[in-house]
Amino acid sequence: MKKIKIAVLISGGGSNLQAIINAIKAGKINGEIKLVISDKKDVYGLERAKKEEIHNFTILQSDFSTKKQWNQAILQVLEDYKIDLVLLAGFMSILDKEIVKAFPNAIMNIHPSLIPSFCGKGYYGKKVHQAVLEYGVKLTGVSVHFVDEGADTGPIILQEAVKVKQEDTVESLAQRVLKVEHKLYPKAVQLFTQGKLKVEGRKVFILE
Ligand SMILES: Nc1nc2c(c(=O)[nH]1)N[C@@H](CN(C=O)c1ccc(C(=O)N[C@@H](CCC(=O)O)C(=O)O)cc1)CN2
Ligand SMILES: NCC(=O)N[C@@H]1O[C@H](COP(=O)([O-])[O-])[C@@H](O)[C@H]1O
Repeated sequence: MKKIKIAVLISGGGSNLQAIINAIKAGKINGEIKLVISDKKDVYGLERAKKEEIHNFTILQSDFSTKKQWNQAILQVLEDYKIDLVLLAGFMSILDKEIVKAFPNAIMNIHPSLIPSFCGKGYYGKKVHQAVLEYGVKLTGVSVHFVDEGADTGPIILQEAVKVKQEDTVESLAQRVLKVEHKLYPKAVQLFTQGKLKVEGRKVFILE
């Protein structure tokens, strides 16, 4: 079966990128990461890509006059590489509608909370876990969703809950949530490559 062409967009350490790399190596995903794009310079995620000899680009918003031109630059690379599936993995910029429309239900994102809680503009990275601890919820978790024009508003593919412990710090909670992310994201990608994800409006049905 033809391997899907995957691009991964990062902004930092790339632990979710590594989880996808590892899952492909383990034969769990029928795909190939053709491209890694970072919107930040010198992040460790780029080192992970280089180690695997994956083509990688740093595309900085500061190099463009407008955010629209920056989005266009990203879209151009994705089209040049004939990408089938875009994975946002610790990616911290909101993509505009041009990119979203170019890849209908073919851009995924992973978010470290149970959407629709603790998500949207301003909720990223450790800020999410900080808000979770400050609110005092007993359950948080991980959400994998298709990307639409809003921030974390796209149809939800998979979710898994993570208990919040009384003694948790942002760091301890982040580490426990990351472990679930590294399991859930590859599972969502695998379902996509198997053609088992059917989107109807806001709902994602997983076909047996
Ligand atoms: N069109 C979309 N683009 C992106 C989505 C999405 O759902 N739709 N998800 C985000 C990832 N994300 C949460 O999962 C997220 C990332 C960043 C922000 C945010 O508020 N960012 C700040 C800037 C932060 C920075 O540049 O360091 C902002 O936009 O002011 C919220 C949610 C990826 N893209
Ligand atoms: N809103 C997006 C967001 O907060 N993404 C989060 O950034 C962290 C670092 O990812 P990484 O280790 O894969 O770079 C991960 O927890 C990911 O869920």
